Amino acid sequence: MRDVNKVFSNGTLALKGMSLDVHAGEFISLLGPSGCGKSTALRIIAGLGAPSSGTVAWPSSRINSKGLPEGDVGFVFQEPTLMPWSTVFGNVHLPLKLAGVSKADAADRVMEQLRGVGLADFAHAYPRELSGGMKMRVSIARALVTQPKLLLMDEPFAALDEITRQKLNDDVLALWHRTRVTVIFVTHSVFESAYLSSRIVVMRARPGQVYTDLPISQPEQRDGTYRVSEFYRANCQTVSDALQSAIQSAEI
Ligand SMILES: Nc1ncnc2c1ncn2[C@@H]1O[C@H](COP(=O)(O)OP(=O)(O)OP(=O)(O)O)[C@@H](O)[C@H]1O
Repeated sequence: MRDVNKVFSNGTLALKGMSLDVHAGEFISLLGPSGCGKSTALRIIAGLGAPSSGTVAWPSSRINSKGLPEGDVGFVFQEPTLMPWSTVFGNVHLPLKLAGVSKADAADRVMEQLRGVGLADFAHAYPRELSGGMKMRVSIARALVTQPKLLLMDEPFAALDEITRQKLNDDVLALWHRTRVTVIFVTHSVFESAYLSSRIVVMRARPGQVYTDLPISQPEQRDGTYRVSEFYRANCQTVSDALQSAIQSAEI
């Protein structure tokens, strides 16, 4: 993103001069107070909203008519947004169906993603039969079924209980290690961002912009032991200090 400004039709300046370079294989968290423009930035990257000025540039040669790399972006929203009338298989098949791939031809890819999120045995279940965490796993499988290079996640676990959230954090890390997909993850949580990220972009509000960009050094193996380690505590402290300072810097 280069010098991106976003002004909504009601006059709200949601982003001011936001620039961000994202490198292949990174796990970036966008962290900041409510209203600092995290979701707006993510939606602009996804092509779900246009910048008022500035540019979003892609290295890919497969740019479509909307200026986005074809099939290279997956999006996971805070709500799982599953079709209640369709099975788990049908929901994960959807992006391929929209791309014209039949159920039979898509079966292997759908099942591979369901195995990846531990839901292969639930392919024929309906969303109403699943827990909140399982629904979110289906949503992640659906985002990955087109094998995107970039996975955008907008507070995907905010509505889940702490235990499920920690489990899904571990699952997303395992998935990131396995696929090496580039992830941009929006969160309000210092602890979640410090656990997951290779880099944390702290944003400030009024106007929404990047406040600071923190590389996070992480052990390869992150688990329950890491969660109670001094290393993790120190990372949380660094991130928390940066967030506090971003909040204090906001123009009142
Ligand atoms: N469609 C819209 N029309 C007008 N204003 C909007 C619109 N969407 C967002 N905004 C405003 O733009 C600013 C940034 O909103 P955004 O949702 O991107 O922030 P956020 O950091 O993701 O917030 P939260 O953490 O609470 O989800 C806010 O002031 C919000 O009220």
